[in-house]
Amino acid sequence: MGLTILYRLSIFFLRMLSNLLLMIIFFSSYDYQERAKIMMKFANLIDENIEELAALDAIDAGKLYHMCKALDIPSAANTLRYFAGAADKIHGNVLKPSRQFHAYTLMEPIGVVGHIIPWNFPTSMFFVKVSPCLAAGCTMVLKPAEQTPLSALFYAHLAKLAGIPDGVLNVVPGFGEIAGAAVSSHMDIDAVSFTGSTQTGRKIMEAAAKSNLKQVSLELGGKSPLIIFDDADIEKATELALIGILFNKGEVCVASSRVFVQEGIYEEFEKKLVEKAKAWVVGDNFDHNVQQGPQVDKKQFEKILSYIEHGKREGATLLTGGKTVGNKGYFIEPTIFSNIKDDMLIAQDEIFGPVLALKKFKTIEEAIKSANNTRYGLAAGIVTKNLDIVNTVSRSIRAGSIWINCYFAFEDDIPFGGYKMSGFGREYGLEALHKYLQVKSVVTPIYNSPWL
Ligand SMILES: NC(=O)C1=CN([C@@H]2O[C@H](COP(=O)(O)OP(=O)(O)OC[C@H]3O[C@@H](n4cnc5c(N)ncnc54)[C@H](OP(=O)(O)O)[C@@H]3O)[C@@H](O)[C@H]2O)C=CC1
Ligand SMILES: CCCCCC/C=C/C(=O)O
Repeated sequence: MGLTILYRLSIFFLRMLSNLLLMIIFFSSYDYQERAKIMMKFANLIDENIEELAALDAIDAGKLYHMCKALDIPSAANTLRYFAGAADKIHGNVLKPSRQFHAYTLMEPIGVVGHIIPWNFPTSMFFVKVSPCLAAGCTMVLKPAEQTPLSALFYAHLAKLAGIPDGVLNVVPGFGEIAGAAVSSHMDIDAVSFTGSTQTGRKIMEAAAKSNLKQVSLELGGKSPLIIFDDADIEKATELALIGILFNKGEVCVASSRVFVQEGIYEEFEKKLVEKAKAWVVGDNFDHNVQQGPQVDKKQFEKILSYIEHGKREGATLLTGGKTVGNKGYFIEPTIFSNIKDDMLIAQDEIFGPVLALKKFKTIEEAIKSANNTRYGLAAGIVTKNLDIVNTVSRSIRAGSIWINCYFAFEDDIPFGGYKMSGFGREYGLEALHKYLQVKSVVTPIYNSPWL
């Protein structure tokens, strides 16, 4: 049975890919402004369907409906608009003149792209991949996560209404080990862009290496530190720390899952943080007063609970939370552990849930050392008014984003991606566009130059 499905899928992919190769020529030869116009129309169609789209992501992923409506969906439409603006600004360079040659570069679409995305931000992940890829003139196959295929299918429908030619943007739901693996190992896919776990990222890189050496970009896990210094405004710092870990029920690759607080304000900070965590409202994700919905599925729910048990066994102090909420659905209390040691499992592994590891520190050197004591390097936050501390810490932490006196500061024009085992390649900004382009050098000999 499994083999039959695999066989049918591969035939389906083969047929689709030969069409896709033709489509690249078609879509990339579209007038740039025409391509941008279609992308703008696509963005407007998203705005017209915000409520339905927000409901689909809320149902599929347990995300807060009002947050999807206010943030995820409209900001994805804006990501499309940002890259639509870039579509007619793609150009190569004239190279420095030499006596023998005139040369210039062309920026060409990389070809057929495979996008494999996770379930925690079904809409943001869709458009963070698709928008620069469309602007670059590529064709693509996108595989949504098995938990969250609904909004992706709706977006494929809107893409058609917007005028994106058939075959340019293909959404293929399916299991990772079948549909995802088919994308990463396919000989006719030129690049794969992945967001998800480090473990799956490794498999994708292996499949790319074993097939056609397709270009790979990976946005993987994290264990991001938030470092709060003695001069911080404690009220604001506790709010930042709480949002940093509880936003989207902690199912965020950049969640501030390790919080380091300097000893002068530690006691007061801890007290305030625990009070706020206890007041945090967990429940029905369609209720406007609720701040945290259910975890995405049983597997993720059980994974988080098992890390909480680990934390207790490892000797960390459970300050608050640690239990499920109600006896129906996958709800977990905001959970804070203190007395953390850097090598504890709950300080090293990505839990992807509402579980925070809190640690006191004395000196800036100690904070930097602890913050860097991780195999990940996606993001970090610093809270202080001292510019010297900001400059030292932001240059000392090995992570792709450093947020000073803020957190989750995502913008369409700010590149985002990992150091170390958090992956490589950048989303957002013009860096993202360049993932989907390749450089061709064109060289002409100069025979009759007066300068020779
Ligand atoms: N960086 C991030 O934003 C994310 C990190 N994670 C981390 O990963 C953990 C596990 O979550 P999980 O959903 O299993 O994450 P995965 O990395 O397995 O899933 C992400 C995507 O990869 C697909 N996939 C799975 N196996 C393969 C494969 N062999 N080849 C190609 N694609 C594949 C999945 O398909 P499908 O699910 O449809 O089978 C999904 O579309 C989480 O607890 C969290 O720690 C998870 C999601 C996002
Ligand atoms: C509404 C914008 C949110 C962007 C979230 C980026 C998160 C990435 C991840 O968790 O993989």
